[in-house]
Amino acid sequence: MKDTRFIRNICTIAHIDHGKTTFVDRILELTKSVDPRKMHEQFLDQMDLERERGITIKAQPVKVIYNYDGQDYEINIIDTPGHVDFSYEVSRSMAACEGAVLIVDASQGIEAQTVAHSYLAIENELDIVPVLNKIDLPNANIEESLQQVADLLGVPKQDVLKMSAKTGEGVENVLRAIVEQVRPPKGDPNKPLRALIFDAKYDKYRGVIVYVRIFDGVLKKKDQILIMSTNQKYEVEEIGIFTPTMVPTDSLGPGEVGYVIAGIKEVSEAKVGDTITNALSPTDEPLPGYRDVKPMVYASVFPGLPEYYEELKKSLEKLKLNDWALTFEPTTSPALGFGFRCGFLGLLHMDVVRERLEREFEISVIMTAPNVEYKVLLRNGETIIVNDPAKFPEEDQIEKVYEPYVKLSIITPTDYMGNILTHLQNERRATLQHTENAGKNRIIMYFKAPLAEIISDFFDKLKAMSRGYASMDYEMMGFEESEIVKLTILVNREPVDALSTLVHKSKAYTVAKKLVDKLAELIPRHQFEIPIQAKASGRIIARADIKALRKDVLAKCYGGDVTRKMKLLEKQKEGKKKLREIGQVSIPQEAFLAILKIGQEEK
Ligand SMILES: Nc1nc2c(ncn2[C@@H]2O[C@H](COP(=O)(O)OP(=O)(O)OP(=O)(O)O)[C@@H](O)[C@H]2O)c(=O)[nH]1
Repeated sequence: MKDTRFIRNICTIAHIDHGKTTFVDRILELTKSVDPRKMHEQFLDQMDLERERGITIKAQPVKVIYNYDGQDYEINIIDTPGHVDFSYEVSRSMAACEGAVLIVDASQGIEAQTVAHSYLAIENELDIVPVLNKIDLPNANIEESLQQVADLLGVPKQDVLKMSAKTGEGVENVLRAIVEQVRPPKGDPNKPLRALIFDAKYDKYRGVIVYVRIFDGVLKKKDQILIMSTNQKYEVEEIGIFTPTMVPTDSLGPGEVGYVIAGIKEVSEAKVGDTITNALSPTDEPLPGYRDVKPMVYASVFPGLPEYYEELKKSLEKLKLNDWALTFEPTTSPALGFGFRCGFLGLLHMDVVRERLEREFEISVIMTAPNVEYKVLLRNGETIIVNDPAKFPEEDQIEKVYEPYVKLSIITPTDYMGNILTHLQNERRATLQHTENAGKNRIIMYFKAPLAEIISDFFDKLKAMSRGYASMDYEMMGFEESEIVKLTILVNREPVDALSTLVHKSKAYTVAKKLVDKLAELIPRHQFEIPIQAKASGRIIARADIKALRKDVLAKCYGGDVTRKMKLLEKQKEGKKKLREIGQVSIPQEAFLAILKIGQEEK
């Protein structure tokens, strides 16, 4: 077992794109932890999607050995995701560490997640090593950024290190600072086992691989273990460490970070934040902080064609093996048939799931507009939770509706403050709570806002309003009473449930108008006229008509060239594949996607 004095457990925290992954890459090189022939950029971002989008979705731990003045130190680094949807993983990673390297892009300065994650690190009592990255960039604003970081943490400016993760300059100083400034882990090998699950991933061949940090006790092969929140027992088949490839070991002791394979079938059996103990001599004190994460955003997913339902089901089940936050249950829609109602952590998470379905499982899907979850108090005194517009009760049954609110923090140069404030107050039903200074000409604004307004395209809007300089973060506050109405779309007088959406009363007209206009544009002409209507509170509040088709498409080619005619028929066949018949009207997939967009723009 490793002497804990020579162990350091740290996580990397930063705003998205400030350079965590690149930093870890340099450390792997510097400590010669990866065969240089195998070293490729961003070694840790393993999923294709991660590499393409340049974002980290799953936290990947790695152990390196660093020789500091003749003594070998084991440094466990947990690379954490920076995006707001995945912040729960960041806080779990922190619970597995004693220290954090805070990375700030010198050309950007501190941003919303820098602040949010720094506060989290302080709450978790981590020793923070602050580092200014990208000092090689010509537009690096070194002095100003140093000051911002110093102010944020309340430390002298000189304590903030400078590096370029790209060129490698200053990276070794950061390693030295980790050894010097981060306290070694504590823990008693003779106490009952307490290991924190900070991540888990599903492997086709091995089943679930659980990432753990040992706090007390020793974990060995063949041990009987117990996962405390589920009370499930398993036998350990293999344990090991990350180098970053997985290497088996005999035991893991206090302070160590590694993996466990124990015949666990799904990642949802080994939830992040849970405690593993020994089944024969269990601890009676689980590690603090476990909480069940609930989805924030819901949408229905239907197969592109009805016959792919089983395939969609299987693919979702496979995704779920590796994505503990994804929830789904069967649903039916009169318009789209059988599908699934899914819960996501946020829009990025939803997008990632859709892309993975299409890319890894090669199935095309129709996804309905995202919704948050509402609490509805019915006239009969019952309270129900609704996350699907199709299941929203009729207005005459409703006593009150409550919607989720978040505390939204935005950090921006003061120049854009006015616009952001006006937009949030006028368009997003938000109220300003208070503001704080965040360095020269920068400010943090705290708002109370409905989650539904924030999960929409707000992030893009914020970037556009601030030329990319403002950033945001949010956390749940609770439910508040609100006036929510259901907007039903009728195509050729038939309600299409998959197009219906829930909106705040004040926005019903604008959203309705945009929706019907857009649909009228996207649904092709038919032999008959098609009215598209939007209904709310029992009344039609917007309408657009699609004129009847005057001529048969083929009429144009009558007597003409045969191949051209064939081509046209071929094309029509192809087009048909992409259409969904509803009533007598064919609705193309783009129409559903457009709803998604408009729903987002206007909510
Ligand atoms: N010029 C310069 N570019 C850098 C430096 N460090 C990182 N980058 C670049 O900045 C971009 C983002 O770096 P990543 O390492 O992917 O950032 P990240 O913080 O891991 O991003 P997420 O995992 O998505 O949160 C990449 O294009 C890197 O090549 C640096 O020191 N100098």
